[in-house]
Amino acid sequence: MFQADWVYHGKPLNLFQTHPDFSIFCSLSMYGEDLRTIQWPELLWLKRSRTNGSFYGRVTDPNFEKSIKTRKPVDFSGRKTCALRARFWLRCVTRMKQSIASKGGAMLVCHGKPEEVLAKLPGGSLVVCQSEPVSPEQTDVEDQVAKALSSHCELWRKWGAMSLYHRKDLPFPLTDGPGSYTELALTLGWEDLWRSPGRTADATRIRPPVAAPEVWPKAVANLELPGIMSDLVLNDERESLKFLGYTAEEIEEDLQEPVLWDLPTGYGPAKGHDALQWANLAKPDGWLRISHYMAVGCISAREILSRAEESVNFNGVAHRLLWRELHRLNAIRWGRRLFWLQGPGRVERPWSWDSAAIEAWKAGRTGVPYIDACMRELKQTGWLAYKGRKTAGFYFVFILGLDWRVGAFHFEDVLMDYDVAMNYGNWVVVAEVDKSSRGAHGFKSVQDLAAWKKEEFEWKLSAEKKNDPSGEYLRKWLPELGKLDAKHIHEPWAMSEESRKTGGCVLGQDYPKPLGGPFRMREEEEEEEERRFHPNDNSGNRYTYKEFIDFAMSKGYDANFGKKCWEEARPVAALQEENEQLRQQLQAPGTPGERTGKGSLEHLMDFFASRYGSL
Ligand SMILES: Cc1cc2nc3c(=O)[nH]c(=O)nc-3n(C[C@H](O)[C@H](O)[C@H](O)COP(=O)(O)OP(=O)(O)OC[C@H]3O[C@@H](n4cnc5c(N)ncnc54)[C@H](O)[C@@H]3O)c2cc1C
Repeated sequence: MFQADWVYHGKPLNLFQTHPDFSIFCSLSMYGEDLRTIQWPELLWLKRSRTNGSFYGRVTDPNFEKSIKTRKPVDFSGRKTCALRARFWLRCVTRMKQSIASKGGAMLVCHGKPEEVLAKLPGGSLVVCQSEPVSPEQTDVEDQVAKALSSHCELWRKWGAMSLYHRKDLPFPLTDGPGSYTELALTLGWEDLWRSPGRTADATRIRPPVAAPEVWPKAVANLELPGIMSDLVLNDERESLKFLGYTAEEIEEDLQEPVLWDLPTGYGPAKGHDALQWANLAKPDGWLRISHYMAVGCISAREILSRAEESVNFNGVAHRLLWRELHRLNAIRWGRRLFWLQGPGRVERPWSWDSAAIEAWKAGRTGVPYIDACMRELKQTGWLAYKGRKTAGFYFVFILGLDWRVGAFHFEDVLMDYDVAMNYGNWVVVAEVDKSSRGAHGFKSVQDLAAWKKEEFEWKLSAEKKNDPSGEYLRKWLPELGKLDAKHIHEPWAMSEESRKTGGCVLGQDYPKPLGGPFRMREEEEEEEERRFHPNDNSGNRYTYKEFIDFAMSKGYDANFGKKCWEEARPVAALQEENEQLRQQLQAPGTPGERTGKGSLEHLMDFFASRYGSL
């Protein structure tokens, strides 16, 4: 017997194959405790492809035959996987190979189209595959494999442990689950996951992780498959990358930097180094820094949840893992719609494809220090904290007005923790195309959109200035701003010409002029303007008086219309009060079924209808 595992676009598809003479080894819902005890199986395909000319194309449907008629292919000339992430994967794979060898098994690593490699398995073989329904890119490949095996082998698709919940345990159909985080949490029996990790007695079960096997079966002797990577190649990073098709320049560029795989920003191993960052769970903010291991499949959400159970940060861990679950469920529900420019919300807006702006953003040369620091950190380390991802994405979409997918494609290339559901799921939220009711609608030009969102962006930049008053983070990634004082490093455009010269930062020469700017930083003591929400605005967003006027004008009305809307709108305090009411209603006695089932949904709809009008 042997088993196969295949990493495709950052996700493991475990292809377990057994020879008819041997019993089936089925461990699809199991993951090892961590990298050291990982129990991935014996064959692994590392597949790297480019958008252009890739075997599977962008989302396996390059001519959009399975997509809506009006959707046209766009040449984003993006790459699927940077050499840095490929190196990380290779390390995971070689570690797994060693681990399996130490337990008596063997692992073959192959590179090639899975259907072509697996087609060469001996007749009568059984292939068991951990299915990944979150992406058509992956299910299309599974279909190809099924086709290739149909004449002589059998393929079983199994659910596996990439999700926290097993599909059979879910109290709703897989493609028709709750669309919001709160509703999902309540439906699954979390009492109030925003505040506490309590679960109801009949909460949906989360299957416990299963320990890795201590002994592995012996591999089939003399198995010849296409694209096998020899140990000689696998043990040499440069050779492995070459084997996978990376160019000499890419390899040289990438191998120059020493990379600390376990730590997100390469700050170096801490004392008492904890590779998988479990020590973080004892810290107040409790960030796990574990997403890159999860994306490859080194560790499952179930394993993390169970190990975090006793920690002070259990609530935070559960909260984040449920966000991950929501993104996975959304991706399954939305299918190809997740990759549409208009997003699953079918939001029509003008977009820009300004390649100079795109390249400036990718390279961290926009002239906006916080954005540039984020983008350079991302490029160099493959890591960016959540807030950096959000703000860099917001700037890309709303200030530069660029097609959100181009930004998402770049993240797909460079993120160490790239994961299709998390990446595209978060991007559609950032771009406000996830739901038709989101805020950014009806703009006639990207300039109008940028003008509307500018103030919001300025608030975000100001918050970052407050978070990093000395500019330490900016100095780390932007050496050319190193001589600027703390006040100006966040906003070099606000300095006098003279000070810029002394600081060695002449805009347009030493550092770019701010694209889409300059931006006004808000000082802490600056009084926040009153914000109101309009009863007909389903997004529930709050806007200032000026924003109401701007919005009216952007829709072709005059300022009086904006003023009228402002008068109709209600202060934020009223919204907060109603939110509290909603919270209390959701927590009212009753079984979870009653609270989250049809009856209570109708009740919620009534509640929202009374607030926002008919939905
Ligand atoms: C534009 C954008 C793109 C993103 N792309 C990815 C991606 O490709 N892969 C990825 O794993 N995460 C992505 N995220 C989500 C989030 O930034 C990372 O999961 C998080 O920063 C990882 O750090 P951590 O392991 O310390 O997470 P923690 O905060 O410790 O959370 C633990 C785990 O919960 C999950 N999680 C936390 N926040 C989110 C979230 N917002 N959405 C989904 N899952 C979450 C992750 O699996 C994470 O490892 C993206 C966010 C944005 C805004």
